[in-house]
Amino acid sequence: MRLIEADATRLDLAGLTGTPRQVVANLPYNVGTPLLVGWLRQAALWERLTLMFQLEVAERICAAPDTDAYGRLAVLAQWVCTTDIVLRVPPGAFVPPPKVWSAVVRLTPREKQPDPVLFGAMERLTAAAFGQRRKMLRGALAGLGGEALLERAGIDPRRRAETLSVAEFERLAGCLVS
Ligand SMILES: C[S@@+](CC[C@H](N)C(=O)[O-])C[C@H]1O[C@@H](n2cnc3c(N)ncnc32)[C@H](O)[C@@H]1O
Repeated sequence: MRLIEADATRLDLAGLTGTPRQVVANLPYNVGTPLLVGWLRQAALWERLTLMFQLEVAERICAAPDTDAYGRLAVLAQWVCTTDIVLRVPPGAFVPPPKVWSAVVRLTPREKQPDPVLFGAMERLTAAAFGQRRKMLRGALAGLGGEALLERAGIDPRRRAETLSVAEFERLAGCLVS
């Protein structure tokens, strides 16, 4: 075992070891989401990520469309990985007990991964779409092509972000880069 004292947000984690690589971590809650998004950007590098988050974040990662928890994190994570909550952990499991429940999420990268340009397009798309999630997509995506983009992807411009499946977001991201 090698102990590395470093800031995880600045560390080249994949550079530390060869394949197959797994990340197993009880993440600090304040940087859990940015760390996960960074690892999803290079999902092909990992065999699996097994990560503990606060339960609310775990539910957002694994959420289905048409639910309050469904958003940018669900689309990004489920686009490049299969995701499952494998364990819910009560506050009393820790000393001192935190105020919230925690959960372990297993993310298994899919065989086919998007290139960095497409991933970047998806990040911009989901940030805009869910940044104004109560708005119709033609308004929320106005800065990215709005109605014309949605029509090219065959998506009704009056729909709202939370009604779109991951596959529909993938179609939109493809139109954004083409
Ligand atoms: C939820 S605790 C988990 C601690 C330990 N791994 C365990 O499971 O008991 C998260 C740990 O990450 C550390 N931490 C916070 N921000 C960090 C960062 N940017 N880079 C590396 N470690 C960080 C915290 O100090 C804390 O010890």
